[in-house]
Amino acid sequence: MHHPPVTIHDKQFSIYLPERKILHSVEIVAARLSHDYRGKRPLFLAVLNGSFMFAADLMKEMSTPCEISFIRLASYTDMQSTGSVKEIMGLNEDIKDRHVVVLEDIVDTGHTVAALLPQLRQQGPASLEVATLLIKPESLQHNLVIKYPAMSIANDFVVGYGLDYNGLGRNLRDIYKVM
Ligand SMILES: O=P(O)(O)OC[C@H]1O[C@H](OP(=O)(O)OP(=O)(O)O)[C@H](O)[C@@H]1O
Ligand SMILES: Nc1nc2[nH]cnc2c(=O)[nH]1
Repeated sequence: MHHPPVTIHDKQFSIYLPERKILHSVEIVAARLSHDYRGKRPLFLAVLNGSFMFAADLMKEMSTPCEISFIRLASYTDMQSTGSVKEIMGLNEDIKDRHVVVLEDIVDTGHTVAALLPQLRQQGPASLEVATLLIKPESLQHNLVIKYPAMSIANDFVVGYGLDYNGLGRNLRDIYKVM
């Protein structure tokens, strides 16, 4: 299939990961999760907005009973310090003693997952792991164990399949990288 470059806002993007390759890697992660969480009724926590498409396709491939809920991180600057604090919003489930799997579209610097995991761990889940569609190993700035990465990519800015550039591009079926 031919994938011409796309223009989003001021930038041009070229095809990087076609849909069939994405869906194949999602199937593989779903098979691993289905195996590892059989009989454990895992609770997926998908981090909005970017993960919605990955979460939907992953759920369709799960062959063991599982639940899903959507959370997001509110980012605000703590006036007392220079660091930015990211608080979880929308977590209505009691995750105590649950097998929790965080779903991300991308782990880039790792700041988001590094902020999220301690807050979830505090609530006493039986286990806590991360599944991500994409990871940029060269960009990672935290010592994180990402047990279920679907694909590793170079340090390029990507859009599509849920990922946006200033709000646009999430609807693309394929993933593109900036030219
Ligand atoms: O590893 P990091 O460097 O923290 O980057 C990864 C995060 O960045 C994106 O979220 P964004 O804040 O753009 O929100 P969105 O999902 O609503 O697009 C993405 O969905 C991850 O959550
Ligand atoms: N769209 C998009 N969002 C990101 N958030 C962190 N890294 C990326 C990226 O490469 N693309």
